[in-house]
Order: sequence, then structure tokens, then C-alpha cells
Amino acid sequence: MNAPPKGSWRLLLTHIRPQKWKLALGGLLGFVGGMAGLAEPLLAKSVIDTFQAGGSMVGPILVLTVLVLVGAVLGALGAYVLERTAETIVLSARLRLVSRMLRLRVPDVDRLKPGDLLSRVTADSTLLRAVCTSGVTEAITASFMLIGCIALMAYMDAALLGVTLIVLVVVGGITAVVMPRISRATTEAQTALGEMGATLDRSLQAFRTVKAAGAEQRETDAVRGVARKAWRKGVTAAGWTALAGTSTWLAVQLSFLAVLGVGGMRVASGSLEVSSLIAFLLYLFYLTGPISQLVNGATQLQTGLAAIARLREIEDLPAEPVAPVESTSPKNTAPAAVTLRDVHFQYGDDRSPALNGVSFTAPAGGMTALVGPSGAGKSTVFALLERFYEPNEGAIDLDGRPLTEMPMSELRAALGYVEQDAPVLAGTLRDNLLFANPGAGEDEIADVLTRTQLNDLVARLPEGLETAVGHRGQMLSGGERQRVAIARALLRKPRLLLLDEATSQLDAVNELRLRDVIEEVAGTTTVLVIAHRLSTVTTADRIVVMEAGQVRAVGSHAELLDQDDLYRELATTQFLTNAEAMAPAGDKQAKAVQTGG
Ligand SMILES: Nc1ncnc2c1ncn2[C@@H]1O[C@H](COP(=O)(O)OP(=O)(O)OP(=O)(O)O)[C@@H](O)[C@H]1O
Repeated sequence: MNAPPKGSWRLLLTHIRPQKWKLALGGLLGFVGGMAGLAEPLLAKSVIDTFQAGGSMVGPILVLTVLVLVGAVLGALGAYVLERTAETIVLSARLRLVSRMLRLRVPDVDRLKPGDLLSRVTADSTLLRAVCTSGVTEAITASFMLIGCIALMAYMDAALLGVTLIVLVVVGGITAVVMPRISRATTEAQTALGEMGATLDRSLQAFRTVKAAGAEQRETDAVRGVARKAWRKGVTAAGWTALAGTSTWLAVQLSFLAVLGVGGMRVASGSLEVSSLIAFLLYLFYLTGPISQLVNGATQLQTGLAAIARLREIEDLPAEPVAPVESTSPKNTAPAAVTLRDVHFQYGDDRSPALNGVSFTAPAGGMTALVGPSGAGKSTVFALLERFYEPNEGAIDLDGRPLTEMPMSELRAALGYVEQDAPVLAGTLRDNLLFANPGAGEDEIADVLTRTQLNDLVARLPEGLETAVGHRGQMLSGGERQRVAIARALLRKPRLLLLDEATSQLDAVNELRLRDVIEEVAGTTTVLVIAHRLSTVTTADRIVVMEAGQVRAVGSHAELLDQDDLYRELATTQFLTNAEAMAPAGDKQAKAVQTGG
């Protein structure tokens, strides 16, 4: 990336525009403060002239002192206003990103890594701060100062200014060459930082697995590897930045020597006053400030634009529509029928089809079970029902209405979704229950706790509903987690409950409880369950057998046992082991051969 893409500038302006007056005020204060400093050499010249003429120096020195103080105060005030405004710009960028992040579409998030996303909100957005202060405002102020300074130098002595400018043009050239390199190194450093976040996030998400697999060192090495990569890129950027800074310093020193030489000769020849030479030299040193501010500003701008480019990648992604404020009219809670008509879907152009012409109906009320070998496309059906993805062909209707014609919020409000894994979030049990319906009352909570047979769990927990359940709910058993997730989904009063049964073994008690809970729920709402248990399939009103992205049979347990070979095979291998698990003396070996999925 040699030049930041055009869109990055536009996005930068989007962030800056709302704060433009505050930035202008900060810049103005800094500028006025700087102007006070600019007048100092002129006054110093008059002090020297007065001294040489034998007049009183009290007046000029007093004015000089006041000017220094006013300059300092205004400069500090300007810096504060700028920094404060820059913080506000960082905040607004973060708020924009955060509110967009959770509205991104599932297929886009599938591609992105959570740790990298995190690093964009935290690390990359921070870089905006510098771009708004040094990058934009200070650079503009510094340009004015530079122009003012050069004008005054021209007024003092045009020949000496000529000498100075030659050296400055050389610095400008060096800076122009260095800047794109800083930009590239910064982008790479930020990308590496994002990679580090993603790698670390992966390990933390699977913390127990990492330990159990004895992979601490390997994972640590992986994170250290990307940390070092970020360091290398950071060091490269630092090197170029140092070169830019040093060339500035060197330019001023060289100008100083050149002006001292040329000016000295002119003083000796009597064509220049000593006081003018001193004032000119003071201006020359004064020039260091604006020039290094400009170089620093350009550096920060490159850094900021690199960060902005990463923020833009998120901002450019399409988002799902924002849910409107919940209407006050009572929510339709009647069980809904769902129909899939010749649905085709593939996760990407390079993937083989996950669904290949799937058609079936789950009538309103009652339970429909989806069964089939792993990879048959069962979870994909759920993902399409939630409109996490859109079918490539075919249609899905809810109560005869195509999903695409329903507002997303209405559709999702009508569905309850219990994921197969990690259905519980960090927080208290109450937080978890209220997650999908924060407005639910105590009586509603009590009701779902009874329906999902969680009362004894609540009684057993040290702080009841207020007990923290740990990151991803580790403090609960698998069966409890699943029932908590069902309770949460029920509190939302869904018209259709999508339940992806965990494939892991539940003990006999929990399996029976789950069966009873599903059966009870199916009495009041439509339940579509991806079933891995005999107890679930035998109680289902209808069973849809899927294989390789297609529906191969639909019927009752008895019908399918009789008519469908695959179902019979599943029943005798997969489901049967669950049945054995229900037996009081659960045969551990039988459990072990359960195929899952
Ligand atoms: N997010 C995804 N991106 C790409 N491919 C996917 C994704 N999710 C699933 N697939 C693929 O789509 C196919 C169907 O997967 P799906 O999860 O629907 O199967 P399933 O029947 O639910 O299996 P299981 O019972 O093991 O969960 C599989 O080949 C799988 O590899």
C-alpha cells in the first residue's frame, strides 16, 4: 500500500467533520500561542538594539515575558482542546464500530476472526487520536506558523532565507520518500497486532482444550510469533519515523551553519546588522517546531490512514437492518408452521452444496425432528430459518409468508434458537435467562424454570438465580446448560423453537428431563429439533430424514423403521445407544460407540 486508498480519507473526514469547530478552536489557540512565540525574536532584536543604544531594557523585557507566558497558556489550552476532541473522535469511531459489529451478517463474520475484530475496535481506533491532533490540526497550524516564520525571515533578510530554503527543500524530499514506507510498515504492524489478537482469542476460547492437549507452549509460541512480527513491523516504522525526524533536525542544524557562515560574512562586510543575524538565527531555531510538527503530522497521518483502512473494512461490510423499537401491541405467540420449498444452498462458490433441493413442512404445533448423518445439512436448515444465510434457490415460508417478506426483527422475534454448543454466556443465571427478553417478569421466569425443570438447580446454587455460571456456563452440567438455553428461548415466547440437541451424552436423568421438557414445549409451540436421541425421535410427531443435503424420507418413527434403511441404521446405531444410556445401569461401552453428529 503506497498511498492510502481514497475511501480512507473520506472515512477520516467522516470522523473529523462533527468535531471540526472544536478542532479549529484548538488549532486556533495553538496558533495564537505560537504567534506569540513568533514575535519573540523580533522583540529580542529590539532588546538588543535598545541595549546597544543605551536605553532602558525593562519595558521590552517585560513585554517579552508577558508574551512568553501568554504563548505558553494559549498553547497549553489549545493542546488540551485538541487532545480532548481527539478522544471524542476515537470514542465516536469506537461507538460506530461496536454498533456495527453485532449487526454484521453471519457469512461476513465467518470470514473474520473475533480477535482481529477486537483489535480493530481497540488498537486501531486508538491511532485515530494522533491523526486528529498531530496529523490534521497541528499540521495545519504548523503550516501557518511555517509561512509566518518564512515571511518574517524574508523581511529580515531574503538572501539568508534563500540559503535556508535550499536545505528545507532537501528535507521535504526525504520526507516524501519516507512517508509511504511508514504507512506500509504501520499497516503491517496493525495487521500483525490483529493476528495476535486472533491467535490469543483462539487459545482463550479453547482454554481447557489447550491445557488438556498440553498445547500451552505451542499456543504461546504462536502468539509470541505474531507478537514478534508486530514488533518487527513496528520497529521498521520506528526506523523510518526516526529518519524523518533526524532529517528535520539535521536540516535545521545545516541551515544554522549555512546562515551563520553566510550571515557572518555579511555582518563582517557591514551589509547586515548583528541584531538582524541573531533574530534570523532565532527564527531559524523557531522553525524547528513547525517543521517537526509537520513531519510528525505527516507520519501520524500515515499511521492513522493505515488504521482507518482497517476500520473501513468493517464499515464497508453490509449490516442487517436495525431492529425497530418493540411495538406495544401484544406479540403473536401462536405456533407457526414452516415450509421449505426446494431449497438449495452452498456456503461459498468453492463449497459443495450443503442443501440440494430440500422440501418439507413442519406443521403448526407439535414436534418435527430432523435426523441424519453428520454433515447432512440439518444445522444449515436452522441457519437459513434464522436468515443467517440466504438460500441460493427455493423459498422458506413461515405460516405461508416468505421469510424474505418479513422484517428481520419480526422473524427473529418469532423464533427461539437453542444452539448445539455454548448456549450459555458468562454472567449470572438470571442474565442468561433474560438475555433474549430482558423485560420478562418474575412470574414468567418462575414459569419457564418449572417448565424446563430447573427449579432444583436454582435451589441448589449458592446464590440462586444470581449465581454466576462462568465463562460459557462451565459451572453447569451439559444437560443443565441445554435446559437453561431452552428456558431462555421460551422466555422470548417463540412461535417456532429451533432446538439443536447437543450430541454429547446426557445421563439417564437428564435425558428423560430433556425429553419431558421438549414434549411439554411442543404442546404450546412448534418445535423443530435436530435429534440425536431415541427419546426425542420416538416422541416426535414427524421425522424428516436428511442425507447429503437432501430429504430422503418423512414419517413417524414406526413408519421410518419399516421403510427407510438409513433411518433403521441410525436407529440401531446412533439413537439406540442413547436408549441404552437411559437404562439405569448405563453401559459405558455402549455410550462410547455413540457416533455423535
Ligand atoms: N459456516 C460454514 N461454512 C462453510 N461450510 C459449512 C459451514 N457450516 C457447515 N458447513 C458445511 O455444510 C455441510 C452441512 O453442515 P451442517 O452443519 O448443516 O450439517 P449437520 O447435518 O447439521 O451436521 P451435524 O449433525 O454434524 O451438526 C457440511 O458439509 C459442512 O461442512
